[in-house]
Amino acid sequence: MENSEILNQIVKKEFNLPAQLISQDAITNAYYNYEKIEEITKWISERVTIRPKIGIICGSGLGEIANLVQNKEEIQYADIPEFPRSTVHGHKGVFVFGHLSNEPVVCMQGRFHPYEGYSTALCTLPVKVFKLLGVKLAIITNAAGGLNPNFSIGDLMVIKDHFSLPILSLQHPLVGHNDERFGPRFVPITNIYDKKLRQILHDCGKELNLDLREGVYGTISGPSYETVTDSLFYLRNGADCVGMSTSHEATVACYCGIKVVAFSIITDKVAIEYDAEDGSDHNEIVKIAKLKAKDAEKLVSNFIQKLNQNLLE
Ligand SMILES: O=P(O)(O)O[C@@H]1C[C@H](O)[C@@H](CO)O1
Ligand SMILES: Nc1nc2[nH]cnc2c(=O)[nH]1
Repeated sequence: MENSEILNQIVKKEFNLPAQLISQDAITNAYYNYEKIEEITKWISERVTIRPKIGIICGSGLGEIANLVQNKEEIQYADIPEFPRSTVHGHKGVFVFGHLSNEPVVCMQGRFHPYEGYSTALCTLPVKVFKLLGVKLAIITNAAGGLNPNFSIGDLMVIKDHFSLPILSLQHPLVGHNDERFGPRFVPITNIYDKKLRQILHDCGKELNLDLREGVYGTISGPSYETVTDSLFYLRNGADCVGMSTSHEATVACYCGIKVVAFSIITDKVAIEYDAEDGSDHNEIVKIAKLKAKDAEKLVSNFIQKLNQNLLE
């Protein structure tokens, strides 16, 4: 049977309506249902010995965080049946399993972004795979443009909250029928970026002499960067930086009962004056992120060392 025919049958079964009438996120969630994600997870688990408790998502240029992993076992996304591929520079497209600070982890060297053409639900498929692998904590990282005038290029910012216009306008990864085996229909996300975990990150920052900032991550869909008016809107509404990922991943992790801690590397200053020059360039963003990757590595490994075991249960 053709793939499109299979998809139509799934949508017909779930919604009793033609697929053309149903949103992309809902179709994705119908296709990648619990059983399908179980199959993907089983395929992965059969090829690695590590049973990770921590899932790390590496942002643009931050794949080197995986360099710290010991006893590495790698799986290319491209080899996993029905798994999306990474298409963005700075995202290799590899799962790296192993031990980091003696804890079993899986690192995603590469994430999926909605602007690559993947629905938000598809971008968060790996988080549901984390859940079925037994992951209890997600460490999410990204490269972001600094809005807060007090921020400098190269700063690390602990995310205390996000403000996502795409999510608020229904580019939402949990749209569609809900499967309670993953999580509840309506998800409270007031404390999505766990306060205790943020404090541990700050403690690590102090110990490592890293001057960590804290702030709100504003999400745009991309692939164009923001206009000055977009940026001013985000800034006036409490965002300290802007990027194109993280908030949908954190939302799905929270839904699945996975604790979340996240930080951004401020890779450029976002223009907030109408006559400013355009400063955003992806190659430059990846370059800056790579320059700061060592600090990100130290922060992640020190953070895992400091975790109280009961946070992983
Ligand atoms: O994957 P992240 O969020 O780190 O990547 C950032 C946001 C866009 O994907 C890209 C823009 O240059 O970098
Ligand atoms: N200006 C800007 N800089 C970034 N650096 C990483 N992501 C972004 C983004 O979305 N906007």
